[in-house]
Amino acid sequence: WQERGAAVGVRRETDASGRTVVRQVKKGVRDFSFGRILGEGSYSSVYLATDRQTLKEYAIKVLEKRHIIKEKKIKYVNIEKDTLNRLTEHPGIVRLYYTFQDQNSLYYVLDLCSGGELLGVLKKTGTFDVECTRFYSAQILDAISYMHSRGVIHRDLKPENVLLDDQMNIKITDFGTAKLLQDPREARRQMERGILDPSRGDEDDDGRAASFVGTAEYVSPELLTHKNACKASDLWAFGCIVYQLLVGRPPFKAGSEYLTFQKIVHLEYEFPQGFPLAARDLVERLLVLDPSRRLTIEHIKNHEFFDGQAFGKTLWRTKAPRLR
Ligand SMILES: NC(=O)c1nn(CC2CCNCC2)c2c1CCc1cnc(N=C3C=CCC=C3)nc1-2
Repeated sequence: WQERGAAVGVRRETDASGRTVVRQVKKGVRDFSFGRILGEGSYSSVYLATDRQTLKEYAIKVLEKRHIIKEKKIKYVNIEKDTLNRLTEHPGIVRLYYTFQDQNSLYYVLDLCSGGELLGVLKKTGTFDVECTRFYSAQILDAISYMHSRGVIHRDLKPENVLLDDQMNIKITDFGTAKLLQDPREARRQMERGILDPSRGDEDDDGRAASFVGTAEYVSPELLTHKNACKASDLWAFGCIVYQLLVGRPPFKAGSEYLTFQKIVHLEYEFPQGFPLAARDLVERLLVLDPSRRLTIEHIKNHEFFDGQAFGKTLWRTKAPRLR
């Protein structure tokens, strides 16, 4: 596992003559003091941590080498790292600052999102009003747009993976199951064909096809029927999230994963009384079984539901609306 990309950090200092000197610094586990656990996955734990020198707080994801090898997850680990190294310039994506390792573990030093999960806030308020739904959906869409422009498909978008920073802006996380388009030519071919060629990310460590399926309530019908993810699969999940912010629960939920999958492939969902009409039109044009017929990101940004909503830099400078 090569410490590529963010293996070193950069520190700006002022020398005796007052000039700014940029020094490359190599961080290690001893440079941080580790605090509480923020979350645990099947082969990683995420800790709150503080840089002993700068006192800046981070989230550090610790992956146990022995477990990764035993569970044949080396590909997933490298896909997450390559993905995070690709997605470095967007306020809506958790940023990777450093990576390093010791004898037993790999370490990713990431943005801390002190606001926790968007889902946690939604559970407290029950539902979001239209203004909050529009603002947070716009931020999620802006982040998806950047991801797709860099040839990354998340494949497991859900409110649990949408975190909130100290300004209550969103940051998308957990790219361990992302799919990377190898190059823009492939990305264009994928867009034209509406499906994704088998590229990196769907074989296990022995090269056997290991088709990944996301979280039941947000998985797209094409992943369930053809085993193929495409950029439009993230927009299906986006449609589920918009619905959930306004209703308080996802559109497709049943007593078991199998029954949830049945609801998805048969498009069995309903809008409760009073569901806002513009939002309903948007969700209906996203929850479309044929991925090639779903709204594209540009069409979504121009949809009536987002009338008056800024995207791009303005969106991230706007103060988040009070959640209610
Ligand atoms: N899997 C990850 O990469 C990851 N997991 N977490 C914690 C999870 C807790 C359960 N829901 C999904 C996230 C994080 C990250 C990235 C980096 C990251 C940055 N900040 C936080 N912050 C949290 C603060 C309070 C509660 C949970 C998370 N968490 C993470």
